[in-house]
Amino acid sequence: MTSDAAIPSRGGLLPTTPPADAVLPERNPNAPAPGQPIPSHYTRCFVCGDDHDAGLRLEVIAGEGLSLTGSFTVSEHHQGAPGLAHGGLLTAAFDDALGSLNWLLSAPAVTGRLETDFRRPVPVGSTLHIRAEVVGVKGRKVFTKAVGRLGSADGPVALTAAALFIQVPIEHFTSNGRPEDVAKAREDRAVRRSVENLEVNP
Ligand SMILES: CCCCCCCCCCCC(=O)SCCNC(=O)CCNC(=O)[C@H](O)C(C)(C)COP(=O)(O)OP(=O)(O)OC[C@H]1O[C@@H](n2cnc3c(N)ncnc32)[C@H](O)[C@@H]1OP(=O)(O)O
Repeated sequence: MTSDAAIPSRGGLLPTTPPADAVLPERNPNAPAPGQPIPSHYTRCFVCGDDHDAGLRLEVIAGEGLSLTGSFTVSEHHQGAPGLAHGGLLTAAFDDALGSLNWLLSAPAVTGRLETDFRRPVPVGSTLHIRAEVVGVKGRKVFTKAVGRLGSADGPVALTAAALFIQVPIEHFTSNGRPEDVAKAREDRAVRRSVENLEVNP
């Protein structure tokens, strides 16, 4: 099912494992081209926004097909144990990196389930390089997986992750978000650019 054997398989029949009749759709023609940045969906996003003093500032680049790469550097704000990244924040980074795959399908989606395997500690100051891909789509369900490597794109594996996203109408965000933030986001040029390219009626 996967196009990249470099991302270790988790095996088993977890809800993030695509069923046999899942498909791999074409990348949406409006999606960023391979090598181009996938912009932050929201400047106030803790993971990818730049309007956040302690945020992770994940940078994401579209890959071939339904894949992408992302990277961020662990700062002193991201500690759990002394000098080590907090596991929950690393999981947040994977949530966003895997979620960014949905821009390649140009369909809004939210995380239904996210699984993270921590394989190696991630020290403050290190850069985590993430590779993520869609491994199947069935109906509104988008199955994804990712690997995070330390120091470089072929560095030692620190984490692997898999997630199930559920495609939602844009009203999921506009109806459920705190109204003043939704109103501000409507004025955010990055959000507007992203939404313009979405298939908003899954
Ligand atoms: C302005 C633009 C900005 C765009 C901004 C983009 C931001 C991206 C940010 C990163 C991503 C996030 O953190 S998103 C934030 C964290 N996630 C959330 O807040 C989601 C909260 N949950 C929900 O709102 C809801 O539960 C949904 C939408 C996920 C599902 O509700 P629903 O729409 O009623 O659908 P439902 O019928 O229940 O489920 C559809 C199918 O998915 C399956 N399914 C649903 N949830 C799960 C689950 N947890 N584990 C397994 N399977 C599940 C069901 O079994 C079903 O399968 P079958 O019967 O069809 O087989």
